[in-house]
Amino acid sequence: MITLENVTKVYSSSQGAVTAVNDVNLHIKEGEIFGIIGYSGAGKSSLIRLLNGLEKPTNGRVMVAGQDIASIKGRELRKARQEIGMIFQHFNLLWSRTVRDNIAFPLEIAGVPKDQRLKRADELIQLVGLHGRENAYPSQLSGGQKQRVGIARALANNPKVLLCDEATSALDPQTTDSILELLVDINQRLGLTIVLITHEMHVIRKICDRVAVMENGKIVEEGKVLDVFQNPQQMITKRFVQQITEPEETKETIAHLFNQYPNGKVVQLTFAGHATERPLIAELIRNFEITINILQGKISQTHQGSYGVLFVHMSGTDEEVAKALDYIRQQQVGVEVMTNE
Ligand SMILES: Nc1ncnc2c1ncn2[C@@H]1O[C@H](COP(=O)(O)OP(=O)(O)OP(=O)(O)O)[C@@H](O)[C@H]1O
Repeated sequence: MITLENVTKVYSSSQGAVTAVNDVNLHIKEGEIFGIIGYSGAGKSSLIRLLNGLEKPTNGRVMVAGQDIASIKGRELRKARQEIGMIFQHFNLLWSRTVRDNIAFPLEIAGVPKDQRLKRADELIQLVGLHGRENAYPSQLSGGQKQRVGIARALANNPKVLLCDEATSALDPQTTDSILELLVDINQRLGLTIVLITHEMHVIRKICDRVAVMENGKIVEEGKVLDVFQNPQQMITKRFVQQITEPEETKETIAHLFNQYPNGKVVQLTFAGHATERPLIAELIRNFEITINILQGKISQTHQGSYGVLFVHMSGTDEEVAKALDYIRQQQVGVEVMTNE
């Protein structure tokens, strides 16, 4: 559905040239929810603007829904853009128009007759759960409701792709979850391909099938969400995964334990899929001459299954602890022996 080939975007500014997107190759499949995560300045917004033709690449090719977005112009580009809906962090609604008229606005631009566009707007109002609010103005809506209007408006022209630019960053956690659930619902009902950019791993965990990590204009890591969670390769990816798995106090707890128990090992275990449901600790205690103290644990749900992290303190003879660690590895559970640094 979307292919980027060797895409580079260089801006020229008063401070010189800035390479915002640096030789990016990406393939996003039809119907998937694809997340791009990165810190501020990584180049995410530039990348998303290249996808809807708001920016032209300095080099490379951008194909969206069968169209070479960078090389088309005028009427052809406007038509191609109708296949690409977009929602924004700050909603970008028209404040003087009602919910219904905001949603119907793209249809007005596309020259759809009034009765048809109002009918379509009412269908979309139902789809995004805004029934009863059609005559309200944006200022009378909550943040979550505003984003629902944004989503309905983005879907007005029946796009094939929905681009989400930090779409939940201005919302509280509960509202974020309800908007993410709506995006999954739309993805499943309409078969829409969704590309979202975010700096929050929670968003990726909750709804994405695959994720790309962006740093300094490059995609430094890419894969299925559960695989990336279980086995992050780059330092930056590990930091993003820690947003979910490792509460702030973990480091303090571990430092405290190193002082309290100079002997034994503090071990981080990571589980994915079915491994999260096994009685591993009971098996270890039963089969090896060791003691285990559970320090901290958490299981998170991703779009593709569970992912869990458990911090334990193990003590016993070096030989028994080594045997127990081998046993854990054989159960497809990740093992990392923590060091006191
Ligand atoms: N129009 C522009 N002109 C000059 N430089 C730009 C322009 N747009 C972005 N940049 C620069 O390109 C780099 C990437 O910016 P971009 O906005 O794409 O990153 P981002 O990951 O979306 O970050 P943020 O979430 O803060 O917007 C930054 O160094 C930024 O200053």
